[in-house]
Amino acid sequence: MNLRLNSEFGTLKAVLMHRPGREIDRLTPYNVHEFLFEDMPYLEIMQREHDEFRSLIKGATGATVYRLHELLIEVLIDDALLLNAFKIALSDAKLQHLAEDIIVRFSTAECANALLAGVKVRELKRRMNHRSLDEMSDNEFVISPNPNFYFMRDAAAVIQNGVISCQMKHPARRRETLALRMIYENHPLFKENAKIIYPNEHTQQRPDGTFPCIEGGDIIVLTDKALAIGNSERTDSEAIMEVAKQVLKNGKVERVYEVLLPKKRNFMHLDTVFTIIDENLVVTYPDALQNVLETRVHRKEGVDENGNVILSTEVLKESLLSTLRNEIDYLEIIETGNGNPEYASREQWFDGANVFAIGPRRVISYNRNKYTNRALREAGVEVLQIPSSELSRGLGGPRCMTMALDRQDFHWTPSLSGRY
Ligand SMILES: NC(=[NH2+])NCCC[C@H](N)C(=O)O
Repeated sequence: MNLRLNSEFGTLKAVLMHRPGREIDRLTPYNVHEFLFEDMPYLEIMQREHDEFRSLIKGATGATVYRLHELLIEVLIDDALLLNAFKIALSDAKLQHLAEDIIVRFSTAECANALLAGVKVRELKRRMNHRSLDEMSDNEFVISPNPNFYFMRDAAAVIQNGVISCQMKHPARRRETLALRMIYENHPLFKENAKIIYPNEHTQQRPDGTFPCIEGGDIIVLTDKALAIGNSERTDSEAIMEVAKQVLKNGKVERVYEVLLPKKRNFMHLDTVFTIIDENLVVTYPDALQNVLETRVHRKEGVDENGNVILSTEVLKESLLSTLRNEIDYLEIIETGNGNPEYASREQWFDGANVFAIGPRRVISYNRNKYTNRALREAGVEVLQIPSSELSRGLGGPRCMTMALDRQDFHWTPSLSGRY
């Protein structure tokens, strides 16, 4: 697999997804917010909705849909990887020393489930005894769950020249990155081609050992020559600059836009604000076009004596709309809510702008976003709908739930490339 993408809408060839599982049933009214949910989804319905999404992708494109759970089992067969994954997962509860005792008792599939859905003290006590467990309450997590894993977009991103291994802002999502990285680096399907461009040997670690944060939802391949990254609640400027240096290195990508988003929940990621669904077509939340008034453009100025890219940065004090129009000529904008302000905000909240492009002007969208879907159809877009009453409760949409791995290389129309 190529693991490089020159567009967000070339016909889809391969995608990675995660069918929500038992980790969702770990949510309670007391922990939903800590786990970045708005509510507790009804798992069985959610799974049905997700199954429909997956079948639709396969049926409409013939693309291969890889399942995280299966890939995880395939890499955990390696004892050293398994042990390491458990030591890390147990470290929050300071129980790393139990890792070996646990994995000898569990099948590989149980290990994968434990890493995804977490393990409580009382569940582990059924399988083994240990002094450290007696000191804890039965309801505590020995391994915490990953209920956001179905938002496959965020923990890694494939862009023009490689893979970004994302560094998540919230502790509740940090283990997602480790699991994905383990898959990219070790699974035979990926390991030959996964060129991880961030973090790299130049990335400065913070005193607590973490790297500057960047999340996949903030990363959008705008054109073959331009990448947009949101500087958001979740993504730090330092990470954007580091990614920019790597992406601009070989000269094929010429501009990295750092889009300054308001640090608010409904602007959580750049892809909650807009997505691009053809060379000259974006769908966006109209308020964002007014609220985003500064964008930085990073370009390659030269290289230093060690071969590292030196960036030049231009600050654009203009709306996101003007920036996009300057990058893409004859750009058409579709607004969430189809011009109605109440529906614009309601539908943006439920990720109306977060459609998943399976081909140029072919998207998968939540059925609840009626007005946005109508606007898309009026613009000649093929809109395939999926049910959304439970999937939407985690505050993410179809794009968030997919990590595109491979698309047909897109042939760009020269007359549409803008002034930049
Ligand atoms: N790409 C996205 N917009 N992802 C949405 C992620 C939602 C998730 N509950 C979080 O807060 O992290």
